[in-house]
This record gives sequence, C-alpha cells and structure tokens, in this order.
Amino acid sequence: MDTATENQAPTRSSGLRPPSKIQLPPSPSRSHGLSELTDAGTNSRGTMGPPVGSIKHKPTGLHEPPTKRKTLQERAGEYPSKAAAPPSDRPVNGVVRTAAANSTRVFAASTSRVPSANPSRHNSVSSMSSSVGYGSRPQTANGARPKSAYGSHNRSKSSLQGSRPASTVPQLEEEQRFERKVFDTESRMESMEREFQAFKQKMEGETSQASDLKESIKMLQTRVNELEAIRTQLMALNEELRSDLKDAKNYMASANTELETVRRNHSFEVDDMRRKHRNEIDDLQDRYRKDCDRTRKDNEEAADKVRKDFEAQIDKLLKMHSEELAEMQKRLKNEVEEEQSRRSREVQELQSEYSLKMKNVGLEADTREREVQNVRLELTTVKGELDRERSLKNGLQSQLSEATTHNLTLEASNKAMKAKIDFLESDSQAQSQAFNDLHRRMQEAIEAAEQASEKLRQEETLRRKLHNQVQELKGNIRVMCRVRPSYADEVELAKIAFPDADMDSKEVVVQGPEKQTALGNVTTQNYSYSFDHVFGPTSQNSEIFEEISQLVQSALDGYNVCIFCYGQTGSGKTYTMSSADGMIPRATAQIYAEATRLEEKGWRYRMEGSFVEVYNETYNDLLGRAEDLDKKKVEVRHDTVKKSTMLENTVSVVLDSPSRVEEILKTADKNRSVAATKANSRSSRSHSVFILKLVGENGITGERSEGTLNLVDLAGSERLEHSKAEGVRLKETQNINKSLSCLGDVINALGSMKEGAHIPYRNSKLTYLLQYSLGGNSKTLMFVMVSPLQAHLQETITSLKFATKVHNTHIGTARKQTKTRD
Ligand SMILES: Nc1ncnc2c1ncn2[C@@H]1O[C@H](COP(=O)(O)OP(=O)(O)OP(=O)(O)O)[C@@H](O)[C@H]1O
Repeated sequence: MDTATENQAPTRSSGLRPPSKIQLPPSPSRSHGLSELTDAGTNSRGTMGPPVGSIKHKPTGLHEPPTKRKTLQERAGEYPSKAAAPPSDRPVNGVVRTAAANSTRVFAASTSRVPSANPSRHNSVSSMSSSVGYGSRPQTANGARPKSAYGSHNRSKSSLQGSRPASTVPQLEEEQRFERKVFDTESRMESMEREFQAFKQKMEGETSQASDLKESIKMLQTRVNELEAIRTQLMALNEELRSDLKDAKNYMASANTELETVRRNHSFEVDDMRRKHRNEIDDLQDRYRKDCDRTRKDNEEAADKVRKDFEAQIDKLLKMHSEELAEMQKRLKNEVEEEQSRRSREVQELQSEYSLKMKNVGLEADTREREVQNVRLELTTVKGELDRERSLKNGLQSQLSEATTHNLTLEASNKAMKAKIDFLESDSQAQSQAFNDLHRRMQEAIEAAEQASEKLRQEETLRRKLHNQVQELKGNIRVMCRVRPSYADEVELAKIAFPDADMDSKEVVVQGPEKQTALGNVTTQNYSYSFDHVFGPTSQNSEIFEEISQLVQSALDGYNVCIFCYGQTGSGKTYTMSSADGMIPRATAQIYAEATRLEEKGWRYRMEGSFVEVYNETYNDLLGRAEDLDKKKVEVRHDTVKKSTMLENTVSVVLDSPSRVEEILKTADKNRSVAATKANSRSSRSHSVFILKLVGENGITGERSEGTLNLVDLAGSERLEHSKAEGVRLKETQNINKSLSCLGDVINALGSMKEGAHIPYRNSKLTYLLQYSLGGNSKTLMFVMVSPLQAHLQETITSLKFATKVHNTHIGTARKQTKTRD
C-alpha cells in the first residue's frame, strides 16, 4: 500500500489535521512504506550476492522492535481501513483485524499512556497513530466516548472513572483538561513533526543510498551482462576445447593403437631375436663343446702317440745297443781269453819242452862229460850236437819271439776291440743325446697339454657362466606342457590342437565344453595357452630331457633346481618323472657322465640321494622300511644361514654308480605299493620328492659348489567336487588341494615379491620342504601334464589355467652356491 492510502485513513475517521501531510520518507529498515524497497534491496542481494556494505541495515537511532515489524500497509489497516481490509487468513491480517475490532479501546488506552522512555518502533508509530486515533474521537464538547471503550481498559479506567463529571463544573474541568490535552497533543505533534523531519532527512539519505544501491545494482547488472558475455565466450571456448579434446582423444586412441601395434611388433621382434639368440647360443655351446671335446681328444691322442713313439724308439735303441755291446764284449772277451789261453798253453808247452830238452841236454851233457872223460873222442861229435842244439835253441827262441809278436798283434787287436767298444760307447752318448732331446720334446708336449687343460678349465668356468646366463635369459621359473597319448580303449577324446608344432611348439589350444545359449544354440569356446614348450602326444621322454638337461647341469654348477610335474591323476606325471627312461634316471645318468668328465678339470663330486613323500601332510621316507611308512617321524630342518635343507630320520644313499638310482626307484616303488594296500593307489594321492644333493670340489682351483636337484611328482590335482570323495579319500583330496593351493600361493608371492615380503612356505609340508628350492636361489621348472580324454576336459582347463598363472610369474635371479676355499 502506498503512503497516500496510509494517510487517508485517519482523515476519514477523525477529521483532525490529516496526517497525510506527514510525508513519510521511505526507509528500507524502519518504515512499512519502505518495506518494498527493503524487499527489493533484499531481492537484489538475493540474486547478486552481497555487493556493498551500504545495503546493510544501518542503525537509525530509533528504537527498533525486537520482533518483525508490521508493514505500513498493515499499520494503515489497523484503524481507518479496517472495513476495507480484505479478509485473509494470514496472521498479520488477523492481527490487523483484531486491532481494528478493538481500535476504540486501543486508542483510549493510548491517550492515557505516557510515551515510554524506551518505546519500540511499534510504539512510536502507535503513539503517532494514537494521536491520530485520539483525534479521531468526535470533537464534541462532552467528548462522549463510548463507555465501553474506557471500561475495557484497566489502566485508563481508574483515572477516567474517577474524573468523570457529574455536573457543569466537572464538564468545564473536563474541557480544560481536554484543551490541555489538545495542547499536549499539539506540542507532541510538533515534536513528532520535528522527529519526522529528522526522520525524513534520514530517509532522504537512505533514498540517496538506495539510488546509489540502484546505481551499483545497475553496475553489477552490467557486470553480470559482461560476465554473461564472457560466459558465452567461455562456453564457446569450452566447446572448442571439447572438440579439441575429442580430436586429441581420437588422436591418442589412434596413437595408442599404433603404439600397441609397434609394441606388439617389437615384442615379436624381441621374441624372434631372443629365440634366435638362444638358438645361436645353443648352437655355439654345442659347437664349442664339440670343439673342446675334439681338441682335447686330439691333444691327448697326439701327446700319447708322441710319447709312446718316443718311448718305444728309445727302448728299442737302448735295447739294441745294450744287446750289441754285450755281445761284442762277450765275443771279445772270449776271443782274448781263448787267445791268451792258447798262447800261454803254447808258451807252457814250449817252456816245458825246452826245460825237458834242457834237462835232457844237461843229462846228455853229463853223460857226455862222463863219456868225455871216458870218450874224449866223441867230444867233437858232441860239440856238433851242441851246435845243433844251439841252432834249435835259436829256432825255439825265434818261435818264442814270433809268439810274442803274435801276442802283440793280439794285444793290438784287443786295443782295436777296446777302441771299437769306446766308439760304440760314444755312439750311445749320441743316442742318449737323442733321448734327452726326445725327453725334452716330450716335456714340451706335456706342458702344451697342461696349458691346453688349463685353457679347458678356464673355458669350463666360462661355459658355466654362459650356461647360467642362458638359463637366466630363459627365466628362473619355466613352465612346459605335455599331453600324453591316448590308448586304444580311450575313445572319447578332447579336441586339443598344437598350432605351432612345426615351429616353436609353445602353444596348445583346447576346445572347451559345449554350452547352450539363451537362444538354444550350442557353442564351444577355444582356450589357447602358451608355455615355454609344449610337447604333443608323440613326444618321447628323451625329447623332454633334452629341454631340461641344462637345468640338471645347473644343479652340478651349484644351483638349487626344482622340477615338478603337475596334473590330474593319469595324466602322465609318474611316467615322465620316474619311469625307466624318465627324468630321474636320465638326470642322474647325465650327472654321472658330467661329473666324470669334470674330473679331469679338477672337480670331484659327491652325490647323495633321498626320496620322500608327503602324504596327508606328513613326511615319509620312501627309502626306509615299508613297515615304517606312516609311523617313523621324518623331520625337515632348514639351515637359514647356508640356506639348505636337511632331512632327519631318512635314509640317504650315496650314489656312486648309475645303477644305484635304479635301486632307489625300486625301493621307493616297493614301499609305495606296500602302502597302497592300505590306502588305494598311494602314488596318486601323495607328492613324491626325489632329492639329489651334489657337492663338488675343485682340487686345482679351490672352488666348491653345493647344488640340489629336486624332482617332484605331485599328487593328482582333481577338484573335490569332481572327485566326489568321501572318508579317507576326502581327507586325502582336501590335503592335496591344500598343498597345491599353497604351492600356487608361494609361487604367486614370489612373483609379486617385494623386499622382505612374507612367503607362506610354512602353510604346507610340501612348500616347507621345498623352501630353498623355490624362489630366489633356485631354478624352477613346472611340467603341466594333460590327459587327452574328454572326460578330463574340465580338469585339463583348470590345470592349464594354474600353469598359466605360474608361467606369468617372474621369480628373482637364481644364485649359485659356490664357495672358494680359503
Ligand atoms: N607320454 C606317455 N607315453 C606313453 N604312455 C604314457 C605317457 N604318459 C602316461 N602314459 C601312461 O598313462 C598312464 C598314466 O600315467 P601316470 O601313471 O604316469 O599318470 P600320473 O599322472 O602319474 O597318475 P597318478 O597321479 O595316478 O600317479 C600310465 O599307464 C602311463 O604308462
């Protein structure tokens, strides 16, 4: 309601000076007439937010009611326009109606009320209204106010009742009082006028503020418009950016596709390179090994031959020489002896003859002298005979000188013989010189052979290193798959394909079971798996061994190696592992051969084999007595420092010949078959672990290596719900499943291993036993065995999934357990 309407009401009812003269300035905070502006201000704030402090309610100096004030319109309706007020349910109007109904009474009360020292604004307006209300009374002299109006007011009642005139004097008093009151009222009106002027000024100030506000609202609206324009621009920009983003996303997607293609190509290339590299390394190794063997053999043969030739030649020469010498000496000696004896015999004969003749001559001379005495005549005859005798003596003397000459000749020939002996002896020196020469050359040949051996030793060390690098390149956990052949009576076969059998042989595709779709169509799904190698049904154990022989070599080189066969019952685990030409006999045969070969390089190996089974989460010694099975407590101890495992209460066999392995396998088989009478086919229900400890020492280089080869034939992996086992079988199956799942957990944990992460080895006896043969310090190979039967299809798919999980696991680098002697 506008102020005009507000001011008309009292005029109509009272006839006093119309309060319409009082131009109530609009005030947003105090006046009801300004409530619209206030509302507008509030609205503008509501839409624009709090723009300026000027919009805040300012204290006016007037007292404000603690409660919500009535609008001017409401106030106007209180008295004069009560009849015109539209009926309304609103509480304000109700108040207005109540006020209108009691207006007479209210105004009467107001006249007697002294302006409060602390009037509310309501009161101030009331007082203004009351003045108006008071003025509205009929200006009669008697002031005949409705009695009820006074009577209804307690406070007024007492004062007015007591002063009510009963005659003219009191009427005069009443008029005087009335005039006084009129005077009071006028003076109050004046003061109110002043107050109103002040108020008006204030309101004008407020109005200017409001116009400022409007100005600022306008500015704000302009700003809003600007902002709106900016928003539109931004929206457009946003659109552009969005389309750019879309383009970028498209570009990213195409780039990603390209990248993916490039990456795939790259990975193909890397795979190809790796494969090529591996093949080259294998070829090189083979060639190198063959070359080494050939060189070594050639060297050895050449050295042997030369040595033997020399020795034979020397022996022969020495023999010939000594024989010849002995013979010549013997001959010479005989000749000399013979000649000497003959000469001495001759000299003796001549001497004896001469002495005899001299004796005879002396006797004859005696006889002659006696005869001279007797027969002087015969003296001349005797003299002639004497001359003859003298010439004979000369002849004999010449014979003696001849014999002496002959003796001298013999001596000369003896000397010549001696010279010949000397000569022969000097020839022997030449020969011994030749012998020395030969010896020296032989020494040189031996030295060369030793150098070649040393080179071979160095190359063996290099080979070990290269071998390990190759193994590391292949990864420390490898997974291979083998599908066993079917038998004649096995007719319902699963569809298993080997797409790359002619190339790498790494993939196997299994056609899944038939499924019916919602539309009733029967569909099948192909499951493709990829491993390090896939062996088809025609593969032989020898081919399998070719793939693992390098791991066996690693065990000799000082690594822990674990090879295990995983798969359901009847899939070929035992056939692969422990049959007559399975991995265990082949591995031990290779180890023997290799250990023997390494002997010439200074290595001496000690091999010890144990065979244990894990049945129902208990260890059993398969090399002990059959009756001790399930009774004797086998303990597994770990040396955490040396990172090795010891078995207590088990028989360990020193393997000093390949035939010992056969014995071990037979004993284990016998023990298991004895136990099988108690719990069906024991081999299918337990894990068997063949443990071969290899300790090598090199006397030349001082190296020492300790490796372990674990060959594990796991229990059948069929699922519980599929096996429908009960009783003992149920317990067996539960234990098998638990240990197999623990094995998976351990491999999983090793794959995702962070430094110091917990590996749950202790969760099963199997993983506890293999603690140091799985993981960082070992090389692991898993064979997943597959049955070709359709009936086993689900188990086959489960096994292949498990194997894929293992295949995707990367286990840290293996460490060699090699020590160097102090
Ligand atoms: N590659 C193969 N070539 C020929 N015969 C095989 C082959 N693999 C397995 N067999 C035969 O299949 C049968 C089951 O094999 P095997 O006993 O090795 O299975 P398994 O997985 O060890 O079973 P279990 O878990 O019961 O010990 C045997 O008769 C075995 O001779």
